[in-house]
Amino acid sequence: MAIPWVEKYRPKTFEEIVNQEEAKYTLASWICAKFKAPREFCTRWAKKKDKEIVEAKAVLLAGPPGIGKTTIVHALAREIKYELIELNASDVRTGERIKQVVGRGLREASLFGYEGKLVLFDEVDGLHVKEDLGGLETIVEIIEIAKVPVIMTANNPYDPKFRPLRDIALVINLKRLSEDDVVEVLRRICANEGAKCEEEALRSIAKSSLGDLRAAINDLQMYLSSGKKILTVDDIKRVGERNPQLSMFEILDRVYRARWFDEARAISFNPSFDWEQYFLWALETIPTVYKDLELMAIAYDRLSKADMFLGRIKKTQEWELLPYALELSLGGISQVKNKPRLPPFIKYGFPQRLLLLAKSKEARRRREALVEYLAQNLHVSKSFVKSELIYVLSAIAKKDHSIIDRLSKALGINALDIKNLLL
Ligand SMILES: Nc1ncnc2c1ncn2[C@@H]1O[C@H](COP(=O)(O)OP(=O)(O)OP(=O)(O)O)[C@@H](O)[C@H]1O
Repeated sequence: MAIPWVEKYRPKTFEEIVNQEEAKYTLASWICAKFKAPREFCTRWAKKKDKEIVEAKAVLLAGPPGIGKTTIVHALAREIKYELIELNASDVRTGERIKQVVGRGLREASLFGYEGKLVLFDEVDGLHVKEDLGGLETIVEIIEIAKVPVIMTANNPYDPKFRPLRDIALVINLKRLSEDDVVEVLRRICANEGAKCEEEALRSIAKSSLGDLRAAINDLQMYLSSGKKILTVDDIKRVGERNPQLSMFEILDRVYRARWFDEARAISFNPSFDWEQYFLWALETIPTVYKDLELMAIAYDRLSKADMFLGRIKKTQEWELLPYALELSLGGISQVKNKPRLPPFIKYGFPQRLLLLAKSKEARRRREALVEYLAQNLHVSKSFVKSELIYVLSAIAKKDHSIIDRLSKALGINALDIKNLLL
């Protein structure tokens, strides 16, 4: 597989990072004031002497996706010859784990040729503070005692829960890149790839990227895939036309009728593809398409494997597993051995599960309100009400209907609601 251009063209030096001069000056001034760094680098970049910069304990780089936050730290480490110890939100879910990784990184001797170590907590706003057993506190603790530079990045660190990080670190805001900045980088890449790219085409890519250079570079690579050496504005329009909004019926039809694995897999690139919805539809349409039990079993087996990946993603936020789930649920159910010729028209039914959820929405809402009311008034958790109390009350109510009225009076809730819930 071709190397992604976002990696191939990731700037290696401070100089190559486009239009983030202020951020580069501030970051370099902080590093040069507090840590060992090459003289030439400091002379070129460390232009600021503000107290708040030179005394900061750590740095938090903030700004929208794809504008160079991670890149600037990688380039800095290379410029000052520091070894990078990098953690992202999925590594740093628990305080314990953070301490393990950072501690091990700091204890081990640096590889030959490095002057020191630099800790990067990438995308700290990906931390779900409540569930993150101590993640945030541990980062603050590490910053307090660290003798090495600690840098964090975040798309949106302004949520009140990240206040401890903002308080302890110097926040450096990176700018959203302009359309011209993005076009400039794309033009350089075209030249380097030996491709002739129309200015208008590059502008159109830049416009839809909304300043996210990563997205723009990825789009350019897609347009110039399979060795194409010319990019015109018509190519861009054509791809837009090739990717119309599809209904779920059309998506399913394309998946089941795909002739190759890749053809089915590629449907996930359509802008209207919603994998969670698709999954529900796939679950119920397999028997409509495959009448043969053996084929049905194969398709369900693949879908169940995809479901295992999805379960794991939901639990651990390991989003890098999503491609496996998609391959199994698209290519996997489309390409079964000895697939029969499909009839020209297949009637895909609306998933019963969605219908049921829609029908029972009101009942579920009432039940939820009642559970909440019971939990609050009886000073127990909602899960206790759902998992235990309701069964006890229901068993009593089956023998003695008067409990419904008594509960209704005591709690001030309609007797019918209580009856529906318990019986
Ligand atoms: N200012 C920039 N100058 C040059 N290239 C850039 C710049 N910003 C981003 N890029 C390109 O975009 C890619 C993604 O950048 P980077 O990973 O640094 O984004 P980010 O701001 O950290 O985004 P996220 O918050 O999504 O991680 C880089 O590999 C690089 O190719």
